[in-house]
Amino acid sequence: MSAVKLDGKATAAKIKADLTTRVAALRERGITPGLGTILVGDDPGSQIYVAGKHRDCAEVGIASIRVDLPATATQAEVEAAIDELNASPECTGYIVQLPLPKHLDTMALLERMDPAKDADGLHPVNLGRLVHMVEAPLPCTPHGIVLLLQEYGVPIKGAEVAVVGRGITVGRSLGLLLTRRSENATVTLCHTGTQDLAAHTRRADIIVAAAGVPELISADMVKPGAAVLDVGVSRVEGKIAGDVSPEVEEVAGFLTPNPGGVGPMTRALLLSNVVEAAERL
Ligand SMILES: Nc1nc2c(c(=O)[nH]1)N[C@@H](CN(C=O)c1ccc(C(=O)N[C@@H](CCC(=O)O)C(=O)O)cc1)CN2
Repeated sequence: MSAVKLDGKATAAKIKADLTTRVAALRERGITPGLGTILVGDDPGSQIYVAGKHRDCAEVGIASIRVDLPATATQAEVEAAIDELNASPECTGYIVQLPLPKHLDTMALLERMDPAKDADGLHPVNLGRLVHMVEAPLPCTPHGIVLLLQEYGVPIKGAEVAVVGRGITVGRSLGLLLTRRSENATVTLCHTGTQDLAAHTRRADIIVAAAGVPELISADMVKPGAAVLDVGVSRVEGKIAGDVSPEVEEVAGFLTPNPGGVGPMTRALLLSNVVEAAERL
């Protein structure tokens, strides 16, 4: 039996269609939402993702402000770019593309952002709001994962979820999101220190693989019928290799393609945060 495809591209298209209508309504009120991106360096993946984000903006009518800095940019130069976007009336929301070059202090830069313009939901104030379970812009990939599961009717309430990877953009934030009262899942957050990963994944109704290790999740690690979301992106010989091995398709009940699964949802939910911030103006 083959798993049902959790089609992120198709679901993102529906979200973007709704956003297009909302952007048109904002423009009628004289408000043009504008997404700013700060990209430091020439990481090939980051270049692709940022270009995709601006293509999506054009598609739904959001204005684009792109700030590209060299890999040698200093902390003060990135801070100056942040200060400019904080002050710019054209920019209603923005992101700092991650990861940043190692010489930069990521936390200090995220903290410098205006939390009201944080389109990624990664500012400590907004993550703190998520911890407190009060309204905040949600981190894009975790939010996209929840909406994708809901779109395909995969039960979240009461589900055992194994999240593999504790990074802030996905694993750690997803754990917070899924354990809110509205989601009510039971989450095991697995990481490189986890003793017996397979014991946790085999118990899970939902597995989210976000470790960045190609084919980490093999078929024997998946409970038959489980939903498996592949967030991992490793570039092997120019092709995307996910964290989930292809034979998982024969065991899982639901599976995201990669590409075409979680990535497009991440981008759609970024636009959604920008529109929501503009609607609050
Ligand atoms: N500031 C942020 N940085 C990063 C985030 C984030 O949410 N905020 N997440 C990841 C990367 N990411 C977003 O920037 C991202 C990853 C993948 C995609 C995507 O559309 N993928 C396509 C394939 C594109 C390709 O590589 O050819 C797909 O899955 O179909 C978009 C955004 C790290 N950084």
